[in-house]
Amino acid sequence: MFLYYGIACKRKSFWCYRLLSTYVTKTRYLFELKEDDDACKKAQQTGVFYLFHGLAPLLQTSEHRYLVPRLSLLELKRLLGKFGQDAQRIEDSVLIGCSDQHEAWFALDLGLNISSSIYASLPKPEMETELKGSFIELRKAIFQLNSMDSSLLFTAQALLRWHANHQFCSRSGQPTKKNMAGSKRVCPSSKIIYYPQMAPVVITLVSDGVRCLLARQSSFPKGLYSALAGFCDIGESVEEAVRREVAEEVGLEVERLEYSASQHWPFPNSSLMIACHATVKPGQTEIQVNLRELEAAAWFSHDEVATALRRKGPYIQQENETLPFSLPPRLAIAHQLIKEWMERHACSSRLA
Ligand SMILES: NC(=O)c1ccc[n+]([C@@H]2O[C@H](COP(=O)([O-])OP(=O)(O)OC[C@H]3O[C@@H](n4cnc5c(N)ncnc54)[C@H](O)[C@@H]3O)[C@@H](O)[C@H]2O)c1
Ligand SMILES: [Mg+2]
Repeated sequence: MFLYYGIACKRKSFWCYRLLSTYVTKTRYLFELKEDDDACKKAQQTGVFYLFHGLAPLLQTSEHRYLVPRLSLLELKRLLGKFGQDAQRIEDSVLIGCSDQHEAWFALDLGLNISSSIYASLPKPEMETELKGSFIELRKAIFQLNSMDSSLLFTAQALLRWHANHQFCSRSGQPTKKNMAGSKRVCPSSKIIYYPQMAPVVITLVSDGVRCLLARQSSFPKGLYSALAGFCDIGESVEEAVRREVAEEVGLEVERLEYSASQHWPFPNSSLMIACHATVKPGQTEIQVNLRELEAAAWFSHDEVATALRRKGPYIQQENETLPFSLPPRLAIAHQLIKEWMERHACSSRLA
């Protein structure tokens, strides 16, 4: 779908209107809202608001799934009024996206106790009754959300958390001020501009050509194995981080490296997960687990992984049965990496 965007561009000696896609007009609109406080405030008039309480999103249950309710500006003003709060509080909301029709989406946390804020946290049980929903921890809700909702809520939570934790300037110690969209904070005293941060993390599925290497940390749910992950060190390239993390965690050297995809991951803080496939040097497959980082690591065959992928839901251990391993949920990029490896393996087996 294409729309005419209201900007003329100069081409050769005459002005012409360029045909811009819905996607381009949408990104330009969001850019404008981030840059222009008045435009953003105007967008709130026709926008919708996702509510949070202490970083937990408001959800409603519908047949084993969660629905994510949204409030109009009028509904939000009414709610605040009911709890004796000023509509000014709406300015604490952050912009998290917009529809193709330019309906702006905002997120607002009414349950944060922030020392620099003049607003008190609103009572959770009373709000839940009023809103006919519950504020549920995102980690617990992810399996019952569709991928679009979870991605939007991940962004909202990450941005709200960043604002809650960056209320003061680290140079002057003065309170910082958020712009209307919440895309930055500025210190009026030092003039430093703070932008939301995320930490780059490499996640690598190591293969020896036939098997893939999976590992677990003691904090993982029982039986769960995942690809190797690690935060990038300052000054490192993605390639260097992958090589170091694999060496550090399992004592192996990788040689072939291939980028697969990336994902924003909000737990425990915002990370940019950069997913890669890598192959170990031929004949060098002996794992030496770094027990300070991992509980266990092992090579898994195509058949073992296929069985784990077929298993639906959390595995419940039967009496006298050894606990089989399970894989990360579909939503996690680790799951996608493993599936991709399986598909490639199946493809190369067919060709052989
Ligand atoms: N989405 C997915 O599929 C998926 C899968 C696996 C791991 N992860 C995420 O990847 C992240 C990193 O994995 P890991 O725990 O194995 O990393 P890791 O192997 O680097 O070990 C974590 C340790 O690194 C140090 N560290 C360095 N920089 C850090 C930073 N910016 N923030 C926090 N700690 C830092 C800390 O000492 C921490 O204990 C985790 O947060 C995890 O949630 C996501
Ligand atoms: Mg790690």
